[in-house]
Amino acid sequence: MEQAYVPIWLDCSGRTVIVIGGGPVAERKVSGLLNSGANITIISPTMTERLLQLAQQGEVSWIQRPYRQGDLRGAFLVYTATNQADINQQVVKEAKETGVLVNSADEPRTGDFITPSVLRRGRLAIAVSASGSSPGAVAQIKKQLEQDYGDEYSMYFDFLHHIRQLILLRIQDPVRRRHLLQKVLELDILAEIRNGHYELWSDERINKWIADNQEG
Ligand SMILES: C[C@@]1(CC(=O)O)c2cc3[nH]c(cc4nc(cc5[nH]c(cc(n2)[C@H]1CCC(=O)O)[C@@](C)(CC(=O)O)[C@@H]5CCC(=O)O)C(CC(=O)O)=C4CCC(=O)O)c(CCC(=O)O)c3CC(=O)O
Ligand SMILES: NC(=O)C1=CN([C@@H]2O[C@H](COP(=O)(O)OP(=O)(O)OC[C@H]3O[C@@H](n4cnc5c(N)ncnc54)[C@H](O)[C@@H]3O)[C@@H](O)[C@H]2O)C=CC1
Repeated sequence: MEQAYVPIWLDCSGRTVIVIGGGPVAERKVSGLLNSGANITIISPTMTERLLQLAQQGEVSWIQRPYRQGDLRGAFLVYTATNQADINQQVVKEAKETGVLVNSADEPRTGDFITPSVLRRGRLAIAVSASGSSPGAVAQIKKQLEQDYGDEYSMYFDFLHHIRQLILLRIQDPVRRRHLLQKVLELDILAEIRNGHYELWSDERINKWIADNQEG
């Protein structure tokens, strides 16, 4: 039986995330962490060009040396992606002892979590995983999804977020709330965004829409 992994969306803002190793695999893990608000620290003697750039821009901190026991202190999450199997094992061991969740790039089953392929369109994030069975196929599926879910979804979810906030603020009755939130999804805002006819709804327009759609 394959492992039934539990998908969760982690809030890493203000948390320390440590990445051991600085090769292309570490770079991919770091890419998924950017814009999360996490404090990202990379511990590795070498780094890729892109990681160096990120360090220069202050997006990540770099401790330029090999991993040492004790490095995981204070971490919320850890990724180990060195090309040394024994080092990755040591990192996993320290993480388990410290109680920090760990991802191992070369022996995923020894770690606590694996990294899905993620398609982002603003607030919308679609994560694809095959429980480790084929990372290549997972990347292919994400590529297919990129065709179906274009940049318009970013604006669409900004709209949905905004109108939902106002509905939650104005309408206390759960039945009326549910009715309105359902009605919002019947608006063809996506088509408007696609054909260039969408104009940002003001709070006044949203409030009027709420008033007009309260019944039936
Ligand atoms: C289990 C997992 C653990 C983890 O890393 O968390 C894992 C493990 C391993 N990957 C390996 C190889 C490759 N991985 C990729 C690509 C990605 N790998 C990613 C995730 C995961 N990879 C986790 C499970 C995903 C899931 O199902 O949920 C992605 C989705 C996300 C990311 O890395 O950020 C990212 C695509 C991102 C994107 O494009 O969207 C490619 C393709 C490429 O490089 O283009 C190859 C080469 C082709 C091939 O081998 O298939 C190897 C063998 C290493 C060796 O040969 O030694 C192992 C080790 C093993 O399987 O034991
Ligand atoms: N999970 C995944 O998606 C994939 C995992 N892999 C695995 O990930 C490993 C790393 O892959 P790449 O990034 O391509 O390797 P790489 O060889 O390009 O980079 C390895 C990095 O680890 C650093 N490193 C080496 N010893 C270290 C130590 N003691 N402490 C800290 N950092 C150390 C190196 O300086 C280098 O930056 C591979 O050996 C393979 O086992 C490979 C492909 C995909």
